[in-house]
Amino acid sequence: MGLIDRIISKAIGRDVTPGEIVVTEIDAIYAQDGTAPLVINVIEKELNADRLEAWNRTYFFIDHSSPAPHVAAATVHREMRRFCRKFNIKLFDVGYGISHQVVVEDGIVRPGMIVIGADSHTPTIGALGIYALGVGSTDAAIGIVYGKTWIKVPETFRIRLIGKVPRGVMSKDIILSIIGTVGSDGMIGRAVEFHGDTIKELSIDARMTLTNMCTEMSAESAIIPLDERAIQWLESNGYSIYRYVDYSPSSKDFVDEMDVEVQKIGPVVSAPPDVDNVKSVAEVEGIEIDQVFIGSCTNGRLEDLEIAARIMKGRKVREGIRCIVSPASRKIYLEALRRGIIDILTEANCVIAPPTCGPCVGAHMGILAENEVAIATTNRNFTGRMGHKNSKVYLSSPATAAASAIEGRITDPRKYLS
Ligand SMILES: CC(C)[C@H](C(=O)O)[C@@H](O)C(=O)O
Ligand code: SF4
Repeated sequence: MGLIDRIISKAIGRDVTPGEIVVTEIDAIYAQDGTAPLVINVIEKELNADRLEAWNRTYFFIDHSSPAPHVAAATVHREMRRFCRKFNIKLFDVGYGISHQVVVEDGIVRPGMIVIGADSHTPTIGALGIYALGVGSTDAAIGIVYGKTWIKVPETFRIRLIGKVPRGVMSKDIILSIIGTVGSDGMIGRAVEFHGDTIKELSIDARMTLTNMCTEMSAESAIIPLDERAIQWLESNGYSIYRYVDYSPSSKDFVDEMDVEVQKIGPVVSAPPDVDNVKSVAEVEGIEIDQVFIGSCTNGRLEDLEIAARIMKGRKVREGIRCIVSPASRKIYLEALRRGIIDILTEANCVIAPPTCGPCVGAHMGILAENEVAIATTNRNFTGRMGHKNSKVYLSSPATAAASAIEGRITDPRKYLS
């Protein structure tokens, strides 16, 4: 049994078996403005609920089309505010941040919890030893009304990261390389559990990029067991452990496993239109771009902005190219201001957007026109993701994105990092 199955077992008070369906209490639930209208509709119109069992464990986020780019979004936001007021639900309004980032940095979710989110990238928070599941709006609504959810207990696949992370390589390059190997459907029905000596080199920021992108190999969920570094992070933030299970894993806990030699990985991109179309930067170097986006729940954290600033310091975004930077939360934005990161990026002619999903999901603040090409630190590059159906998105690390912004074409970041 992997860590997730052990967390589920502890929550329901008996050992579970992969494949079985169980019903469990949920520790936290969240939804965002892309899914909340459906959630609200199920609760108010279909279930006719006037009491929400999990109202005080529920969190709503206005992060997708935020601030509202058109009347339809503004109307959704107004509905969400009304609903949250009516049921006394905590709402994170425009500018607070992207859900997956905020629930972690505000200590809403803690190790050992079972969390559902009406967003496919909810497993991002598994980086802190949490069992997180992305669910549809109906399951989210039922969770909010009854405080419970159903779970199909997953099989667990172990990924062991071995060795030192080379210069200029980020956890994004590691996870894109893995997706290139296993494929976008490589983990259907499975949860991914990360192990290996590389993990201790990775900050919580970097770990969240790993778990975030497991959704793109169709994993049900993803988790990283707590280690000393994670515990230190929790302590320094004043957050406690909730219902965590310590264990020493062996091969028999997993349905299968793979070892990844991190020293062999260099900067890579996912070339459009598939996330698993992974190529080394060398193979695509020189491809001209129109836009760069640094942000999202994948790579909009402090460490990501910091490396971009290191590369762009004293340099300028290439004439004719736009580089949009959106910190994933207000806290990150403020810290980036304090550290002078925002100054450096603005002096380099980057456009600083508020914390928002906007460009990542093609909602606003950087939509691509026909035939335009972008490099983005996000997690999806399928046709039309960031705008016109004939636009293209290359996915990369923030370092590669920043180096590419300076040159106006896809560029190896190692050139700018001594
Ligand atoms: C809008 C929402 C349902 C969607 C998701 O669940 O992933 C979005 O966040 C995305 O990244 O495409
Ligand atoms: S930043 Fe992108 S991937 Fe993340 S939740 Fe928002 S739209 Fe989805």
